[in-house]
Amino acid sequence: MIEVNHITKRFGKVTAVDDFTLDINRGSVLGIVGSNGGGKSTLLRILSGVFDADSGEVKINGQNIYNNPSVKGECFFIPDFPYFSNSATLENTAYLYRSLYPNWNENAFRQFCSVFPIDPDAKIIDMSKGMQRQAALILAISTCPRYLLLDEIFDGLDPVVRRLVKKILIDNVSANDMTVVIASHNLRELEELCDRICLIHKGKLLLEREIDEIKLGLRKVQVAFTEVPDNSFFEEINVINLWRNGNIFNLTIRGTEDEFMPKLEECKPLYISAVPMTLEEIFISEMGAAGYDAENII
Ligand SMILES: Nc1ncnc2c1ncn2[C@@H]1O[C@H](COP(=O)(O)OP(=O)(O)OP(=O)(O)O)[C@@H](O)[C@H]1O
Repeated sequence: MIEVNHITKRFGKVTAVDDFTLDINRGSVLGIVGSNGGGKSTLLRILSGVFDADSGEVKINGQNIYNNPSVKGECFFIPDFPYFSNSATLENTAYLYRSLYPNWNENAFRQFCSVFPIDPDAKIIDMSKGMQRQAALILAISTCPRYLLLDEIFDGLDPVVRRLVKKILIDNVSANDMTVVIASHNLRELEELCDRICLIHKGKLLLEREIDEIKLGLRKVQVAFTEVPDNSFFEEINVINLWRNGNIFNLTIRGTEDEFMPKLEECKPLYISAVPMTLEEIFISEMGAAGYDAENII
């Protein structure tokens, strides 16, 4: 388990992470989303022990991560721009990692080299951005980390490789109880992968929810009334966002269809349709309900 307790990190006048508290359960996949400069990369660097927080602490399995080689050995962090030396190839880096990482899995490494479309003997720095990310991920997962921290891992990956990466991550979470934390702007990828999502803005944790809880909790409803009900009706059926065009209402409703549909039907609408919301729409609604202009945050 990763316990993040009231961490704050400043760079000069900028507070990159501001009194951030969060627990990340073992064997779970947490997505971190937020605005540019929101503090995602800084948070990941603190979680992986690259940076020390100015205040607060990060504990992994009950031990402080910073300056703690035994705990750091259980984590693998892939930054948004993975670093490789001029001569590094997958093969010669694997040779190094075999002696550095006690849980190195040679079979997994060979298998990844055969399924990812990159040459294990080619210099990694000569590869494209997406190929460098693939190389970083092959090496990371072959070390069998208990905690895998990924910054914008999907950036630059083509759709086929994205699907492959998601499958490998999911397989490792279920087979090896690996914990994954991913910072990304790509809500669609996170939606398929994560158990929980947290939203960070100006260094603060604004929202943290289970994906299933988020998705089950909200519905997007379009309804055309013959006679428009008064405002108290919308409060009664738990509308958190309302956009009106004449007699047609687009509503975001908190609750299940069993709860709100009978009440809407009582108004004898001309037309009614309830559709599931994408994660992006849900976040925008939740943020709006919390008083933030989410269009500028996500
Ligand atoms: N090494 C550093 N030195 C000075 N300021 C920094 C440093 N790293 C981050 N910052 C500042 O901290 C804030 C948070 O940056 P961070 O990279 O964590 O955001 P982010 O959410 O990952 O952004 P993005 O989505 O654009 O990648 C920004 O204002 C950034 O300029």
